[in-house]
Amino acid sequence: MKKIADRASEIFSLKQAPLVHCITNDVSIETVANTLLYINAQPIMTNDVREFSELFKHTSSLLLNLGSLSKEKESALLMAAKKAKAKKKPFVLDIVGVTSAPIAFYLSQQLEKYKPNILKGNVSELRAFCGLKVSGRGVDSSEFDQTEEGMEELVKALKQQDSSITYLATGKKDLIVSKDETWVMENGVKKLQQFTGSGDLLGALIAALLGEGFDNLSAAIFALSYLNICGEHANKKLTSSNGLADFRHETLNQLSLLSVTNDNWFNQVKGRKQ
Ligand SMILES: Nc1ncnc2c1ncn2[C@@H]1O[C@H](COP(=O)(O)OP(=O)(O)OP(=O)(O)O)[C@@H](O)[C@H]1O
Ligand SMILES: Cc1ncsc1CCO
Ligand SMILES: [Mg+2]
Repeated sequence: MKKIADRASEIFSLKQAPLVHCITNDVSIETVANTLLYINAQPIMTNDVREFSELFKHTSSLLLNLGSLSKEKESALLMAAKKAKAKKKPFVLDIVGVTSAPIAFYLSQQLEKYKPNILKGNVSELRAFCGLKVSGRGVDSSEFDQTEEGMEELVKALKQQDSSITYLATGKKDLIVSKDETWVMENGVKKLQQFTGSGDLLGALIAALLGEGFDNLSAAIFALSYLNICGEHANKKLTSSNGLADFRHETLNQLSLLSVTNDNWFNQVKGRKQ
């Protein structure tokens, strides 16, 4: 952890301004694009497959997010994953909605075959993905899926998945399961779950770090911890007159501020390797 901490102060803002091609949901698309700009990455949000060949010449990494799916988006996601694998571009797959949407669920299984670097979702989505019993509905996770036994069951199930992929399940505690290592991370505040798109923008942060050249596990740990510590700092700044919209705004502000005002932010990480 010490070696990682020494490097952490230098990560944000990104040095190489990676170009991140995002195919993402219509709900949080603007927040996702701005998140990338705030950390000195470059977003491009396009679903038009006619542009992909030209675009791929410059793309550093991709975010493929299954939220607000359509037939057209489904084709674009499949094409992008296929091209990413062929051209060896790193990508994040965010399996938004698989808890409740059978078409998204089937698509997530197809896209996994193209070997995303990171396959992420909230705890309920990852449980559904692994075929475990799920209480979550829609795009949000349920606390009933996050009991100690439930989390242990999920770790076991994730270890049975594709060992070339790093899996991230977000919630009160976050699980990161890769071939050799399992991490349980504990930063963040509940309010992060109470604005839409916090998971979507986390996917973009991870994709940006992959585009910058970080390995899968480091990209997942750095991005997750950075966002969650941004949330913690935002929460501390609120008074009783501030609502959730203020919290969201301040969390987004912190994305460009935290690494400047707290070059030791990584010392605030709470997490352990299992
Ligand atoms: N109860 C909680 N306590 C602390 N941190 C949390 C909590 N719930 C979520 N988080 C953090 O918020 C971020 C988003 O996780 P969440 O599970 O809410 O994603 P999501 O459901 O995919 O979000 P969305 O679909 O709205 O984009 C993660 O960094 C996670 O660690
Ligand atoms: C609310 C919602 N519906 C589809 S995508 C999305 C944003 C959370 O990922
Ligand atoms: Mg999500």
